Amino acid sequence: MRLDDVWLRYRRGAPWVLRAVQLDLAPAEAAVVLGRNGVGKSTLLQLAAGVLRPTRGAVRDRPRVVGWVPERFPADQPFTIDQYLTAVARMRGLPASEAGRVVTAWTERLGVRRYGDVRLPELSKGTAQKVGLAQALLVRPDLLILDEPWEGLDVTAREMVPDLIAEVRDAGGSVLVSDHRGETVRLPGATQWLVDEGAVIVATPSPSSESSVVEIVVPTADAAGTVAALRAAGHQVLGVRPAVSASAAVAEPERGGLTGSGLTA
Ligand SMILES: Nc1ncnc2c1ncn2[C@@H]1O[C@H](COP(=O)(O)OP(=O)(O)OP(=O)(O)O)[C@@H](O)[C@H]1O
Repeated sequence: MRLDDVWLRYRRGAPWVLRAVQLDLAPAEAAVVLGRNGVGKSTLLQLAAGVLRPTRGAVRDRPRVVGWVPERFPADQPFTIDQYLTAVARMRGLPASEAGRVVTAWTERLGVRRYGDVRLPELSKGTAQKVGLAQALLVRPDLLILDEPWEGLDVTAREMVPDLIAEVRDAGGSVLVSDHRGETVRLPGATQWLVDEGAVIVATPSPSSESSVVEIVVPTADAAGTVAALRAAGHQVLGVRPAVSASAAVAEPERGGLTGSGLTA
C-alpha cells in the first residue's frame, strides 16, 4: 500500500494535520506510528484504513481485506456481542455456518464467550475493546490497523496483541499500529513512522538493534530523578507505576512492606 503525497485537513481553512505524506507499507511489514498526543496518528491510521479520504493525494493499492480497530470501540449499538460479530462476519462474505464458527472461535480466544448474549452498551470498556479487536480479525485481514491497541485491554488481552500481529504478518498481511505507551518494543523489526508537525519520518531499526525491557523499583521520591537520568542516558522509559508491595509485604511483613515506584525502562 502506498500513501502518495497525502494531505489532510478536517475542514477548508483548518490547519493541515498531515502534509505531503509519502509512505509505503509492504506485505508482511509492520509499522508503528509514534508521536505526541494530538499530532495526527489516528488521522494517519484512518486514512490508511479508508475511513478518511485524503484532502489531496491518494492512498494506492490498499489491500482488499482491512481490519481496523479504532482507539475506542463504538459500543452504543443495540446488539449483543454474538449478533454484532455474526453480522460483521456475514458482511465480510462468510456463509452463516462459517460466521457462527469464527465468532465462537474468536470470542473464546479473547475470553468474552460468556458475554455473547450481552448487549454492547452494557459491556465493560475492556470487553468492548475485545469486541473491537474480534470484528477486525473474523476474516484474516490483509491489512490490520490497530489504534492504541494496548489501551483499555486487560493484561491477558494485551499480552495477546503481539501474537495477533505476528499471525497476520506470517500470512503475508501488513500491520499498522499506533502506540504511545512504548509497548511496541515487543514488535522487533517493525518500521517506525514518527508523526511530527504534519510530516512523517520513517525509521527502520537495524536487525542488530534488539532491545530488552528492564523493570526496576526505586523509592517514590527518587522516581522523577531516575526517569530523568535514564532518559539522559539515552534509554526509553515506558512508564512509572506504584510498586506492587505484595511481594515486599510477604517477604518482610513486620516492616509493613516497601513504598516505591516500579519503573520499566
Ligand atoms: N473529526 C475531527 N474533526 C476535526 N478535527 C479533528 C478531528 N479528529 C481529529 N482532529 C484534530 O486533528 C489533530 C490530530 O488528531 P489525531 O486524533 O489524529 O491525533 P493523535 O496523534 O491520534 O492523538 P492522540 O494521541 O491524542 O490519540 C488534532 O488537532 C485533533 O484535534
